[in-house]
Amino acid sequence: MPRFAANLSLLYPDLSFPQRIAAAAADGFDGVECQFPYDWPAAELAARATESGLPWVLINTPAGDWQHGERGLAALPGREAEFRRGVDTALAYAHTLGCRRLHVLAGLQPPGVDRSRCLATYADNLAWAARQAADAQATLLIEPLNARDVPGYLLRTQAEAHRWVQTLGIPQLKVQMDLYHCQISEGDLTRRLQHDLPTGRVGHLQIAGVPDRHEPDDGELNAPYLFTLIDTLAATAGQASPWIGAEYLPRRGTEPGGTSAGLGWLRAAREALASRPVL
Ligand SMILES: O=C(O)C(=O)[C@H](O)CO
Ligand SMILES: [Mg+2]
Repeated sequence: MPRFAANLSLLYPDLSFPQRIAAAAADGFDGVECQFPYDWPAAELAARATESGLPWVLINTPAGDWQHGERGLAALPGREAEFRRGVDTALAYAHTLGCRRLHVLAGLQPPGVDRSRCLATYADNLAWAARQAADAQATLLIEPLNARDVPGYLLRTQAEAHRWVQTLGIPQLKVQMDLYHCQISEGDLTRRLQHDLPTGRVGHLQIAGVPDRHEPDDGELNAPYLFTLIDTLAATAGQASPWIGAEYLPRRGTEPGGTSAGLGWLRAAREALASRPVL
């Protein structure tokens, strides 16, 4: 059965970041993930998760100057030293948190720089970072992002991401398949999941409603159907229960209790999964 992780960078915006861990536990999530934990001491975040009984499932490596629009460094020529320092920082956090998945963002193609130069940098940096992750018994993930939200991002489709994983051939490098981005960029989610999940190259999944990136309970995605499909595909392939990160902007925003009030989709998912036929 899939396990659900609360993405604490987006959920529970009415609470301080460390308080969000206990809120996720109280709401029945199985784990926590986030985009950037670096404003808080790793030891505190680890202690809060232990108190709440939830594992840390995923963090991103530092992604450059986020406030000024940067979206990762892995494919940016000339930023290699900063990228590698960021991976070291992320690995230190991951070690303290007991977290085994690191998402590394590629970045936006800089004006005046050839795409081919960016991709050569990406190849070198990914290979280096995946080896560091392997030494730390962690998995490095790459995630295609949609062009509406992140114009100019250097990794766009699932097929491209899978080609990187195959080309670099490092078992600790995998794809982070965010169904929200995939639906916007490519659609055809059933066929993509049927094609990609059995390969074993998908190391993490995420979801949000489409088109507005709110709770996955209306709009274009049929979440209970997708969860059951993922569950069936993973079980048929003999894979461990996949993690699915809930990475969305709660519809009720910062209204106190707004995230918890929007979790009907999680209860519905558990019911749909519990009632599906055992394979
Ligand atoms: O935007 C997403 O979907 C992500 O997962 C990244 O971590 C942040 O851009
Ligand atoms: Mg995502």
